[in-house]
Amino acid sequence: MPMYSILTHSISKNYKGFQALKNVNLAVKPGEIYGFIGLNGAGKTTMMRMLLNMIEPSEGHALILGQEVRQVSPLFWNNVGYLIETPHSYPNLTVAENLDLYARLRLIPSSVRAQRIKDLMDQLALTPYKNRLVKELSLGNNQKIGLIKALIHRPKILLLDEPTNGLDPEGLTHVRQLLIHLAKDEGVTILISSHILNEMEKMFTAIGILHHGQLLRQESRAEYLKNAHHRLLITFSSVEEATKAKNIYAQKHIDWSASETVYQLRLTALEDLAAKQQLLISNGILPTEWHEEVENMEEYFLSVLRKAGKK
Ligand SMILES: Nc1ncnc2c1ncn2[C@@H]1O[C@H](COP(=O)(O)OP(=O)(O)OP(=O)(O)O)[C@@H](O)[C@H]1O
Repeated sequence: MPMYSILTHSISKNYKGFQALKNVNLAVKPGEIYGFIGLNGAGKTTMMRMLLNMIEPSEGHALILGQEVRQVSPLFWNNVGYLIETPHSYPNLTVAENLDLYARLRLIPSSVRAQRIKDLMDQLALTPYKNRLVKELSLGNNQKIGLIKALIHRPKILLLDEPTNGLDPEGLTHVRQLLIHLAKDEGVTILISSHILNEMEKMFTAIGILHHGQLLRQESRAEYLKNAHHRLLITFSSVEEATKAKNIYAQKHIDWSASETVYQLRLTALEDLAAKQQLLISNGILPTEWHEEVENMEEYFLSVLRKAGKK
């Protein structure tokens, strides 16, 4: 088994003089949930299309499961499932008819077809809609059909471009649980793009940040947690205690910010933390709680873009 399930070497893509991707080196390990994030127009869909050999790179090349995507046989694509943009279904057929048809096209044996469709519909809470015409479905339920189509043949690699579009909180949870199960228990490699970063944060094992066609960051969850900004949230028992603490920190030129409630302070630089804690204690201030926070993915993403903008 190759070390990387998805690997690209200096991929660039030009659209009539516009460079949509610039020397992108993606490296996605087996069983990873790789969050591929970037602003609108960053190049995420372009990259996924290239991985699926739907479009050609201007330069560079891509490998899936160690094989050049431009040279694989049609059968190879049974290893891959994808959901890119709005999925197409037959509007005048029911959900169950659409899925059955699709499973037949994927040559899934009749002995397992019905059970597999049922399991996936149950996992995504689509079963109550199985006899509804697709043209009557909501965006979220259409998206679930798209996901089932991507999964029905049990691929080793999943490429999902904004699969959570239009899903309600329950749908988001079902999709997340399913993807985590596939990656963790079945070893499926998942490349997923989404603008819902708090959702991504709950499942990613690695991230790639794409900006104007360039991969600014590519890191594991552990590296992300190390690189993300850490803060200390200090909670006091009264406004007076909090005000005293503010003054003490201000005199010592220690950065702080008041939080949502007047009882809390945030310290941004965590160096020399013990000394900062001792400073309050020696002044008779005993906070009720010291709590370390890590900036969330949205804050992290925006700070990476800001840093890139300053270069
Ligand atoms: N066929 C095309 N011809 C010309 N330009 C294109 C074509 N396809 C995409 N682009 C441009 O390439 C850039 C990258 O587009 P892409 O759809 O890959 O971005 P994205 O990161 O998926 O964005 P979003 O988050 O909005 O889906 C955009 O500026 C887009 O306008």
